[in-house]
Amino acid sequence: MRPDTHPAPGFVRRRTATGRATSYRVGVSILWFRRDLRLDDHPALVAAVADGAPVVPLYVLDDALWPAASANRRSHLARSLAALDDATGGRLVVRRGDPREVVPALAREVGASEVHVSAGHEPAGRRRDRDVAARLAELDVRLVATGSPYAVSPGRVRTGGGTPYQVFTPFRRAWLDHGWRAPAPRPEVTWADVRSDGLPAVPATSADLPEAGEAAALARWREFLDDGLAGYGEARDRADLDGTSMLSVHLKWGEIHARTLLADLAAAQADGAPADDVATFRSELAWREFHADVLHHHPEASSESLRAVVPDDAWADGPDADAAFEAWARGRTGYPFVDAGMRQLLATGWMHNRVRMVVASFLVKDLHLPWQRGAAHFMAHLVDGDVPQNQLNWQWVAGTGRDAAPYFRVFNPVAQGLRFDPDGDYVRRWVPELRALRGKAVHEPWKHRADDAPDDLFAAADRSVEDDDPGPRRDADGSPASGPRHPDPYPAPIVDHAHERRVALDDFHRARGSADPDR
Ligand SMILES: Cc1cc2nc3c(=O)[nH]c(=O)nc-3n(C[C@H](O)[C@H](O)[C@H](O)COP(=O)(O)OP(=O)(O)OC[C@H]3O[C@@H](n4cnc5c(N)ncnc54)[C@H](O)[C@@H]3O)c2cc1C
Repeated sequence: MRPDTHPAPGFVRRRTATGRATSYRVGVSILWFRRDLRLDDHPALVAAVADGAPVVPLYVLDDALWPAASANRRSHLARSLAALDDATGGRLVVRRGDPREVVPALAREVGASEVHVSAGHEPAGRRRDRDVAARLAELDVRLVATGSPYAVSPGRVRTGGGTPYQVFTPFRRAWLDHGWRAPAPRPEVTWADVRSDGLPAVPATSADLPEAGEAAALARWREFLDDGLAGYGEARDRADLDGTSMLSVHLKWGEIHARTLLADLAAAQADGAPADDVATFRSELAWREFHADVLHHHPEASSESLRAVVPDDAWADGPDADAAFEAWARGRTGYPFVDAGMRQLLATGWMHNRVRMVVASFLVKDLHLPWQRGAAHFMAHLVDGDVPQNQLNWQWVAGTGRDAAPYFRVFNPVAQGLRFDPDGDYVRRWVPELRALRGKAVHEPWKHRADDAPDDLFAAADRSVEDDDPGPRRDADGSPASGPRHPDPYPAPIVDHAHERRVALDDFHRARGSADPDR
């Protein structure tokens, strides 16, 4: 027997005008999942069950977005939806089509009075939600937004004068002062049983992708709290170490919420985790929130530079520019740290943050290609590809963002490699042609080649690959197999960094009508 105070699922207890307690039937509500594929710390889920109503867990595979998303992101999403389906006892309702049609149709079908969501903040998501809300209103159904993918909703943190922050450091200070809610408790939910179009198939991809879903996110986070947080401040910049949390993909899909991370960080610090490391990690989360805030106020930043830094004629185009872009995208620029990063991206759908900065700087300032081209390539491969983070980090590197690295800060791809991959392990891991080179030499293979032995680097590299991989390398008579295992030898640098840096700085000063003071 249910105790008197707990109405049956689908019923809510209210007092009548005469004071008598009675149960009313409530309609089902819909929880429309988007970038919040979890059940823990989910304020919109709490709101959806508030009246004890059964909840229809809905995911809409948007016809306009699903085919356009990269295979890596579709793979992650498909696996995350499968995990969410498990977590809801197989009740996840997947419907295909335009949410503007699908959501109102489902609301009518199940007799829902409310559709709950976590607020969307990206430009396209906001437009979609406005349209869906208007159509639902025609059916007398409310679209209720509770919470967002951020600890503090974009647009909330303002200066004393009520204007948005333009610069990260004061934003972070105000964000910390603003604070955030405690994680939402996980409610008891009665999932409604409604027809689904079925989970999407997991598309094939050549990349080795991380596990998807809320349980994987929580497991990864706990592992990082135990083994990665202490020392994070030092290790996070080292490309050769596994020194970061690898949570970006889980945050992107909302498999874990930033609020949970912030609460756990505070608890870890109270338990003795180093305050500096905690502060550094919190600061990285603040960057994520800052970028979402900037995009909230400047939706155009997803495709347009927020400020011009060089004259329009500074950008390369035509066949040579296309060839340079291809070399960059395939990891064949002849700059090992850049190439390692681009190959890590192709192989895993992820790239270390330090290397993202270096390859982005290389595209914009060494190859003189617009950041949007690089950002599109990243979005096509990153499993954590996220419009505010990707576009605004690109704008940061390109010097076109609100609070960006100055344009004249040009990353030196060799010096960065030597500093953040000091023994060359990262390069050797992703650029097998260079495995024969020891230590730092991998960062300057052309120099090594000219300076001293082995004078035939590529023969040496081939031998090393043979050592690492005992696959069939010989013909039946024992002679070397025809065709090299790596058909393309490692390329010579496609540009001279020192020269291209000067060109970039000249362009920068040309735009200002000023002479380069270093000239
Ligand atoms: C050119 C470029 C493109 C990028 N594109 C994306 C993207 O599409 N999606 C994305 O999530 N991140 C992007 N980043 C930011 C950053 O590289 C990744 O968030 C980070 O590498 C993810 O690894 P992690 O989770 O192990 O990071 P950790 O070091 O463990 O950091 C913890 C969390 O803090 C946040 N964070 C860390 N660094 C940044 C940063 N620079 N900006 C914003 N948030 C940050 C992330 O949510 C990250 O998961 C980009 C950076 C650059 C320079």
